[in-house]
Amino acid sequence: MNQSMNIRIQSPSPSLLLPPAKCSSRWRCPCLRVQLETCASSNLSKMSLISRGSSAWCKIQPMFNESLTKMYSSQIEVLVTSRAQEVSDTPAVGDDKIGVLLLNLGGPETLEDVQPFLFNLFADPDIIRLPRLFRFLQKPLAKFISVARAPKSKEGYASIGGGSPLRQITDAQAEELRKALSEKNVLAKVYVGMRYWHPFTEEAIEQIKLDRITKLVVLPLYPQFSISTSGSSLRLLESIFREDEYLVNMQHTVIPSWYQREGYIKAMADLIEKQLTNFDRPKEVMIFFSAHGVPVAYVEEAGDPYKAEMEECVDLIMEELEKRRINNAYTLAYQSRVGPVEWLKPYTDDTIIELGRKGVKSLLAVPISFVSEHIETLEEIDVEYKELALKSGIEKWGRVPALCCEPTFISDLADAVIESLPYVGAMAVSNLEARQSLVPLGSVEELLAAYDSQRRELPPLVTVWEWGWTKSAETWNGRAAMLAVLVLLVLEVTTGEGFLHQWGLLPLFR
Ligand SMILES: C=CC1=C(C)c2cc3[nH]c(cc4nc(cc5[nH]c(cc1n2)c(C)c5CCC(=O)O)C(CCC(=O)O)=C4C)c(C)c3C=C
Ligand SMILES: [Fe+2]
Repeated sequence: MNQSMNIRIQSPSPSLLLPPAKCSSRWRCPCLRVQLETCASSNLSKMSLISRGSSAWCKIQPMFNESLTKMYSSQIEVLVTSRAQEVSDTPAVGDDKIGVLLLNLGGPETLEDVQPFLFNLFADPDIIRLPRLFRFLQKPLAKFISVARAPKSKEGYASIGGGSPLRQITDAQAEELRKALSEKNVLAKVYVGMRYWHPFTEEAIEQIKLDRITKLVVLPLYPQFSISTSGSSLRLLESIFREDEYLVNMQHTVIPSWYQREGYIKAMADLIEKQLTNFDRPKEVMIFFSAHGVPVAYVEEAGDPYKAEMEECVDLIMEELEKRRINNAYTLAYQSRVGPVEWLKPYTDDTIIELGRKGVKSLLAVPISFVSEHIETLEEIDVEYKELALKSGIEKWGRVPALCCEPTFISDLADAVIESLPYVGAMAVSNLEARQSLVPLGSVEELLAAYDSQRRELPPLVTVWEWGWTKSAETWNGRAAMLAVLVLLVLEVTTGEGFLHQWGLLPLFR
């Protein structure tokens, strides 16, 4: 029996793992991971058991008592095997019409698309989450920011050929995934639903309805989960599903993140291993993982698991490389910040300068939060960061390409879809009350209830005050400017007069 099957553990504490009285102990199993939590008084803080390939291993938090770890890990392994057997016996397909919905960000295809694309992005309450009182300003603010940012963004898109390659790459991935599924004897239609540009998620859903799909696997094309990416797309799906009788009754499940999958990790390690051979002294190359950032508040205030998943992902890739006797130094930093709020640190640009200062001479950049080439790999990394690195004393620069349609990767995505089929329409495996950092497999609604359920207000990011301000003053200047703009916007909207009307930016919808 292959351990990489989906493992489903629904019952709370199994008798083997009885916690002390009054303790809460809970199980969950997102896709290939089983996690056990017990309360602090039992001397166990948290234990995660991750199944990879045919073996299971334990990841233990620092507080964990070592002898107990040994005892529990062997017991869990037994338990996981027997539960895995249960699920694998569940009939998966039957006469159903299977659909796979790939969710992605979308990107402007021409320079004219840039401003409306940015408008869609900034109008998303998961990108700019305004205080309740100011929600009516979401669209005017999005218009304002998108118009202000468009010239800078257009320059970027112009330099990579006049548009984003995202649609083309995602379509190719969808087709390769369909073929891989078919080779594994699963006939499925694969749809692409973008969040901010064509083909929009709504269009994909219309097609899913026309095709009378009965079982849908929702697969965000982001390896790690973030409220701002997969979470935002799931919010949109939730609202579409809720309003439609056909969709309410259609069975579905979501694979919220898959950065821990063996196939994905191996595919990333393959790319890194190959690129290292381009350096004269491969062992001396610093492996530089660069992830798209998110504002710190997403992680610290709203409980976004993005940072935790990113760090775990990097650890898993490095472990895979170590198995191949590649023991290079490595680091993780965050790029592409927007606006005056604080984003996840360390920042990619600061880290490059620092590495140069420390005498690092060879650097291999590894984009890690996205599986297609896009503006931030083709322009930000390949042009801006390379230039910065060379200026900072780094002599040899390389970059790992995005996974795109790598066969190992696509085949693993197909396996992820197949493994999720028994869960389509089934109860979520998670304990919804649990505040867990890693996101479980489940339906859209269950997933959204499992994280960020309170939808806390987050500091809005506003880009228009970026010019030339010092970093230390940036946050407070930005907040003050934000307040001023909000006041102006309120006056503008209530009186119908003001600078936005004069510039023709308001009213928005003529
Ligand atoms: C995991 C990936 C991504 C996260 C997390 C993410 C968060 C995030 N992004 C913005 C603002 C912008 N993102 C833009 C482009 C863009 N973002 C991602 C991925 C993630 N974003 C991708 C793949 C792309 C490129 C798409 C393409 O066209 O190739 C842009 C537009 C480009 C620009 O003007 O710089 C903006 C703006 C925020 C605010 C955010 C988290 C809150
Ligand atoms: Fe982004």
